[in-house]
Amino acid sequence: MRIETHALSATAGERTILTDVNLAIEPGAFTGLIGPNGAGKTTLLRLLAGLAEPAAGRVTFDGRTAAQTGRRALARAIAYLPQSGPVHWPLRAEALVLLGRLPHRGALGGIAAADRAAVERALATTDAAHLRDRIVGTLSGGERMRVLLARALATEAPVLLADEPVAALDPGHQLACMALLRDAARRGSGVVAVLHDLTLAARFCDRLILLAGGGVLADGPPERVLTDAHLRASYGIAVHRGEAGGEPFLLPWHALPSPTCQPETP
Ligand SMILES: Nc1ncnc2c1ncn2[C@@H]1O[C@H](COP(=O)(O)OP(=O)(O)OP(=O)(O)O)[C@@H](O)[C@H]1O
Repeated sequence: MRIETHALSATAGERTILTDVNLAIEPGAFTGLIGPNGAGKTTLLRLLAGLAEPAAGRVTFDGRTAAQTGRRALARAIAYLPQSGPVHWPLRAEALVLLGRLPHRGALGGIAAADRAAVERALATTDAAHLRDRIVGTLSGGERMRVLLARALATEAPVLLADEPVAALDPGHQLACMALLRDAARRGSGVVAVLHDLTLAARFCDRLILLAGGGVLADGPPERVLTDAHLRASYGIAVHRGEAGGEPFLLPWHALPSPTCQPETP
């Protein structure tokens, strides 16, 4: 499925969050959505998922609006992984992952073998099979995120929109998660992930969209987006750069002084 935004604007209360955003999310690419806190990444992701209405402009799904597409068809086409937060449902992890199959089941439909198989695949892929009998509310932050990712993967939707999927994960699981999102894109899915780790974004993503100042500051391959000028203008940082095995890395090194954040004088 191709998701497009057309002159999209978003507001929260009286505030304008995003203005005139024109993007296309294509199948077969892993896109990182980056930008400073409050730039509007979650806001944009929810709009791309058809979970919120724009203040102005349109979002289309293979050329049709969310209403024309229908809620059920959208739920089958787009898996949405929300930003991690507490989960209060007294559910076992396996039952939570099974909820990812709901869009495939009729109102009175039972659990088919295909549903069980999708749940098993998702639990194995996210290294969460051993957590299946745990009550979700008792899981650690990283374990919970892997179970929630498994729920999104169990949907087997052609589009996966993930809000900070690696934020709570340890380094090993971060790398595994980024690799599985990239593999999903290689198999034809359209994958968008909100990310704060710029090295993971540079290494694994095909494309980065940098939100700052109420819109898209840069959009393209990582090397064209993660320039010193863009990082200074968006995050107010200077970075150290390097290369390992032919792949780039960058470390946020200095917060640059700004009129509201001056370094202390001795
Ligand atoms: N319901 C709301 N009422 C008021 N302001 C809101 C509301 N929802 C979001 N905002 C504001 O909109 C802006 C964008 O929020 P959003 O969650 O999209 O940012 P983000 O880029 O995902 O940030 P972060 O990196 O911190 O997760 C923020 O300044 C936030 O405070």
